Amino acid sequence: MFEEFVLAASTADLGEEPAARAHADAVEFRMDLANSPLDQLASYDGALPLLVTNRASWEGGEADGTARYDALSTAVDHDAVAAVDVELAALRGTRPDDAEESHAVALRETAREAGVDVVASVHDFESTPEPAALVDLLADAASEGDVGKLATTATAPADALAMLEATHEATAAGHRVATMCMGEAGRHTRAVAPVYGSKIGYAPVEAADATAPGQYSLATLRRLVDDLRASEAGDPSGD
Ligand SMILES: O=C1C[C@@](O)(C(=O)O)C[C@@H](O)[C@@H]1O
Repeated sequence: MFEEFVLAASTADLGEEPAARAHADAVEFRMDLANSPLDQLASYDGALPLLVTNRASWEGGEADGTARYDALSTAVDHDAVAAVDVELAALRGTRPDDAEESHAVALRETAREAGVDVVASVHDFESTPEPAALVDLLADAASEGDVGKLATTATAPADALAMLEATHEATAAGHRVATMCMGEAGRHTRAVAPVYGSKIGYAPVEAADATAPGQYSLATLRRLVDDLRASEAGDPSGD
């Protein structure tokens, strides 16, 4: 699914899919933020493929305990689900709770059997490490999933630059990655990182429903990404 850039409408309400369709390539369904997520999935009949995320509370989400893996395993069996997000720390067993690793690895196996891509993700809600550390994280994440995703917090322009540099390096080294900086100082990376190889963008249908700090609205990110990638491909008018 991620050979080309995918713009995902990030939402806790699958009822938003018709509104997302004009601009998005996929829907990121934030199961941890949703009411009755499995019921929503069971009745989903939208056109856009789904990336399912059930973000752990220890990684900035609202899902507690390992029951979140059961919900994700049920979700990946759904025909509309094309990808599942699994935290790198869980896959690598670096969480204090050992049970995370076995659940995460089993979920990856279930996903692969179902032909569902795995996005191995890393989030840093405080800062942005140096470019070399970012490249290492991206290489680790890309080796654990079909895409390695890294979202860090930028508090200064140098942080955004570090993320763009790492995106370029990791992509040049052959890793499939998705990158972005959270926070105002990193906002533009959401539009620019795809120029350097980032394969996923996330945006809410309505700016007020952002699932992370600094997100553009879906229509805005679509326009920015398309304009920048068109000019990169040699069409400066963006038309
Ligand atoms: O991991 C990500 C990226 C994200 O945190 C962002 O910064 O856009 C938004 C989340 O919904 C998604 O799961």
